[in-house]
Amino acid sequence: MTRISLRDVGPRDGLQAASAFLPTEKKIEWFRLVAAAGVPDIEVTSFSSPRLLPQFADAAEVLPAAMAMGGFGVSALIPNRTGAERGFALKAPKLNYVVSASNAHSLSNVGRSTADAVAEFGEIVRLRDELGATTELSVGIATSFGCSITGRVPESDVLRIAEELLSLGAQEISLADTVGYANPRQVAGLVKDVMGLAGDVPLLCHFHDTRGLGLANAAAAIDQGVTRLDASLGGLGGCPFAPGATGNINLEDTVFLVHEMGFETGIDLEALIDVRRSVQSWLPGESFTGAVAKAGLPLRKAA
Ligand SMILES: CC(C)(COP(=O)([O-])OP(=O)([O-])OC[C@H]1O[C@@H](n2cnc3c(N)ncnc32)[C@H](O)[C@@H]1OP(=O)([O-])[O-])[C@@H](O)C(=O)NCCC(=O)NCCSC(=O)C[C@@](C)(O)CC(=O)[O-]
Repeated sequence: MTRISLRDVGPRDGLQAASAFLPTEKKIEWFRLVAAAGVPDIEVTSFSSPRLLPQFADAAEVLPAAMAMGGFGVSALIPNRTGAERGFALKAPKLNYVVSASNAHSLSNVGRSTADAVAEFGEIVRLRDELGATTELSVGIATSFGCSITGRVPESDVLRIAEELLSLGAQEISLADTVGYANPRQVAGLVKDVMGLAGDVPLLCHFHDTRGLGLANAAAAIDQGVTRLDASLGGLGGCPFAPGATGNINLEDTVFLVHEMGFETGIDLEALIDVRRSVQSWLPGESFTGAVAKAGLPLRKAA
């Protein structure tokens, strides 16, 4: 059976929008619990500016703790070269760099143009190679399906950016719907075209459920052959530098979708729903989404 690999981005995308600091030991407990439920990958932190995102002031403690736990793939977000340097110094196995297809979102998010952000990825690849580091470098193309500052983002822009990043050495491309503008037909078209460019380089999809189409978009991506998806425990998330951004597709509902479509994830959904209850109790100020946790699993009668 084909496996769809799901990554919990809650500890990064979810927490970057959270109003209170989640203590480091709780973050580590989160990893332990979701990994025990079978989640194969976790984006554990962000090497961003602690002034802008104080939630990740403990990134230098969180990443090594996650790496020492083992049993799941560890990655962290980097917004710039300084973030990459911090990740390389800690021997991060995988770093996720962000480039926004929308120039306006790029300026708001990382304080530099899309073209400069693409060029900086080339510097990061060179630095990694000079250091002899083995860190895998992935790039997420934010606002791939539209931007809440400028509106439509032409598909040709996303394809050109993907081509540039691939030629600079991206080892994974992620298409991100930062503000929930995508629809399933758009997803199918862009995924097909980016896969055509990427060849053997894997494609990941990262959807937000801002307008209720997140799971439909995930299904469309899977139908095109995507086997890597981001989702967030309890549907937490949202880029603080994109107006109107809200949570990622909910991890528990995504597991349900993937299993119902006949794929495996290696995740025990009931155990994951228990984990969600624990994490929710640590973040009383946050609103958790998700249909399966509320409705329960369907009754399975013997044939
Ligand atoms: C990009 C910066 C850092 C530029 O921030 P800046 O202030 O322009 O940086 P700077 O280069 O001018 O440096 C200013 C100071 O910050 C320090 N600095 C500089 N960089 C770092 C760093 N990485 N880590 C720690 N410190 C840093 C730097 O060393 C310096 O320190 P000083 O000399 O004053 O003491 C800032 O704008 C930033 O952190 N932005 C946050 C971006 C972000 O994390 N956004 C959310 C994630 S993206 C997202 O959510 C989308 C995604 C991925 O989920 C997919 C989707 O849905 O679309």
